[in-house]
Amino acid sequence: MSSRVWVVDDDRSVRFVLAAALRQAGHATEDFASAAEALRALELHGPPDLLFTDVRMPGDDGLVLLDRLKQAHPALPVIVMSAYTDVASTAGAFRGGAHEFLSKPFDLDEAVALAAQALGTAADEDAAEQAPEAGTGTAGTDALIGDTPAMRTLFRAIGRLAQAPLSVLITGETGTGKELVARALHRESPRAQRPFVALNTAAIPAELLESELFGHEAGAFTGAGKRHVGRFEQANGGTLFLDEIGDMPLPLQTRLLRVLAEGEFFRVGGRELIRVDVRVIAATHQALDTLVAERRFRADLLHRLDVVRLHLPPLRERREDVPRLAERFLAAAAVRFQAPPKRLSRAALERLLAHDWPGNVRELENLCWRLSALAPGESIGAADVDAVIAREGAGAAVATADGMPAWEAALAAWVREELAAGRNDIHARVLQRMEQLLLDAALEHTAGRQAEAAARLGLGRNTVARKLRAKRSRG
Ligand SMILES: Nc1ncnc2c1ncn2[C@@H]1O[C@H](COP(=O)(O)OP(=O)(O)OP(=O)(O)O)[C@@H](O)[C@H]1O
Repeated sequence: MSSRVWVVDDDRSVRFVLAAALRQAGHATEDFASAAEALRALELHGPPDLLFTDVRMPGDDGLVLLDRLKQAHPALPVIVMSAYTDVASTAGAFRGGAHEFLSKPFDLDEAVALAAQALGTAADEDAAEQAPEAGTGTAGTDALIGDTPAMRTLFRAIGRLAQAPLSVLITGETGTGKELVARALHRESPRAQRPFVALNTAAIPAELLESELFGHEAGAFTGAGKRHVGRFEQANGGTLFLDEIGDMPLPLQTRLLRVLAEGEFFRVGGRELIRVDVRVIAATHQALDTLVAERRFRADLLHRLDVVRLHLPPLRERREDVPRLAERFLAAAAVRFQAPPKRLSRAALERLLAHDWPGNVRELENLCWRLSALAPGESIGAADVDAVIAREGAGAAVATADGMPAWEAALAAWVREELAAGRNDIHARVLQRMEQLLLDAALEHTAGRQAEAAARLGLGRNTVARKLRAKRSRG
């Protein structure tokens, strides 16, 4: 028996082609130009077997329709279609109980295949759909930008996964947006009102990591003055984001695995058993499977963390996203600098599109900040981009064979020379010079704005003012 499939969309051409394709696949179709029309038909004829709906329509939008349908007919599969594939939209749809989210423009074969799949699984879907709750999705400044197929697929996955308390492993090169994805998963989840706690495993010395994660009691070890509540406890009820998980030392991996399995632990030096409810999201730029093969990462921990894997493609594989990302970053810089946003000339944009972006989105973001501060006019030219890229390259490309940045190697060589030459006061001279370089670079970057430079360096405003005064008095 053919299934009854309804298509709700205010765009006549979408209704026409989608209904035609579905009919060709053997379904009985009806189409409606608004949510109100569909709801009226629902009252008169009862529910169809499957419904496709657009989101943005005059009158009630598709998510309101979804909500009404799900209240009356929880088991009815609904496929939400939209030209706006951002995390807030996909998460809103899945939170409302959508079966699937279809990005417009879509491939008709894909839509028909989806219909077949939804109709096939509809019988298994029980009424225990998640209750719709207040939308927490925002298009704030930390919204993920991306319009390429890979990013749209990712947004759908985030929207769907945000509802499930599963462990997620986010992979991708440095600067591709892994932390932003973790934040989006949290923001769109039922845990959104509870804490999001991030810990970069690589940034914390191995010997402190355990107490950072699980906390410690006063006097647990030398230097443990007061009781310290660890990140796991801080994240209770919410999400713990473990960045660079591949850098976690093996003994700690064992402990983490146990805590994840049991949901409870003791603080370092503690006797009280602490129970927590934490969703763990881990991220890595390393190939964890290789680390497992090399016995540097526990296979069982990988399985525990890697229930679902989200991969972020490098920026060079989604260059189409460069213009919108650049526009966002230039706008953000303009707000910060309290100046009108600079615009990219066509030639400048071409330069950006041709660049390889080894540092991914973060590199683009830094570049836009530099361009905002350094490019002289309101329009950014190709030469401005070339100059900034050349400088970034000069700084980043040079490293010694063992990965030590060139400047560190040069500093070490210089210190050895000074020592060999019998000179003193090396520490004070280096610190003074370093400070000067930091201040100069930050002030250049912020076009002379001291408060901004202080914030970027992580220093207090008064500290920077004082250092500048001291520098001036030294001449
Ligand atoms: N799709 C995106 N849309 C908007 N901004 C983005 C996007 N991806 C990354 N960014 C921005 O780029 C910067 C780097 O992103 P993020 O810190 O999430 O990367 P990461 O992959 O976690 O990096 P690392 O591996 O170095 O920790 C951040 O400032 C983030 O806001």
